[in-house]
Amino acid sequence: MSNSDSTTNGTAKNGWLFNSTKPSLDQIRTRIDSVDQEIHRLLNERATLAEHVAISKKANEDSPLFYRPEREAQVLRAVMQRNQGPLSNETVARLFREIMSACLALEAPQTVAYLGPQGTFTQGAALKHFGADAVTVPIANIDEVFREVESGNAHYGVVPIENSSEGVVNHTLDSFISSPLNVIGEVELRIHQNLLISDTTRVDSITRIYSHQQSLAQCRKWLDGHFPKAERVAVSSNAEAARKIKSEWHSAAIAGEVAAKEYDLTILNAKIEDNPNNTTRFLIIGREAVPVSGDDKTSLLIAAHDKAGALLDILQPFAKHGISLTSIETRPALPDKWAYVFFIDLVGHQDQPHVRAALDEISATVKELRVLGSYPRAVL
Ligand SMILES: O=C(O)C(=O)C[C@]1(C(=O)O)C=C[C@@H](O)C=C1
Repeated sequence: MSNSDSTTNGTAKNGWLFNSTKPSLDQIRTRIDSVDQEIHRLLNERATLAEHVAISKKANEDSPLFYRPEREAQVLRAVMQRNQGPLSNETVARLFREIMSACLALEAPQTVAYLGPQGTFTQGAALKHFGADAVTVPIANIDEVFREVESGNAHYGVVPIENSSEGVVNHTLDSFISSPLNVIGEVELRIHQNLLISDTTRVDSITRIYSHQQSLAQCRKWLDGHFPKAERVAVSSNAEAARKIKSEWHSAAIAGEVAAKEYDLTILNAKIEDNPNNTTRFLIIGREAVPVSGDDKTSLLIAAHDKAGALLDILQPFAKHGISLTSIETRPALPDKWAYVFFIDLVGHQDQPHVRAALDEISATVKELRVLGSYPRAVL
């Protein structure tokens, strides 16, 4: 279907679909049934092809890698590029995301450890990135997520790295200093906060509101306006807040939609965050390196010498080779009292010649340069 076949408000002009300009509901449904049959047949054809991919990987690779982030990014980008509507690019990409998730699960189910408990935004990020057929496992803290992947208990891990209003998650940066794992992907999640109640909550008697301290901060103005007298109680996670209100009739919780579903709660007020662009970026960690996808980012960890102009020596080669940086963070390199490491994200892949040239030049001037990973830029 071309763009001219649908009007801007999404209503299909039906001339090309039906002989009569006013088809009956039954006629339309009959067409839907036959389209569904075709989609169904094609889905299983695709799934069978994925099974063949698995057979081929097992025959040709010593330790076959079933999840291929670069290929998934290419498939999703192609879906969005060729999309003609009326479905939006995001909607078609989301549907194909789930199709690939189901196909990958047929090849080999993938275990994904995430910063739990169940119902956190990190679980939402894991599902957004891997789709509903990944086996997601909640893990109590960020270090443990790293350990689960290092030990091979989980294939991949998902950890938060930065929030647009709260800044970088230092704990995650620090975990990379002592871990051999690679960054193999990134995912961005719009963070919407909601006021949740349980079956037993008496809405007129809410005197206490639980949430993680960051979420309470993100909804401060809304709470001042709507619940100025309620006590705000910070707990270890939004999911913990959701769990707590199941047994307290005078309490509500602030948490995301995943927590509402997970704990069977009702959203009393949706999207109550003060900043509507509130976004959190998460990293996917794994044991393997990812080949070039065509639109990639690279994360670096650099320990500089303690001398004047050290940062300039790092930045100049990037400028010289036309490489854009998307983030620079500094962390103390414990146990050295005044030594620092830089975490740098750039646009490009370490296997591209201009990126490789810049990295080689920088390596010659610093104490240590470690490529944490090159990975496809977030598609969805
Ligand atoms: O192309 C592959 O390597 C596949 O395994 C197939 C497929 C897909 O369904 O398209 C499934 C899982 C991979 O992560 C990437 C793509």
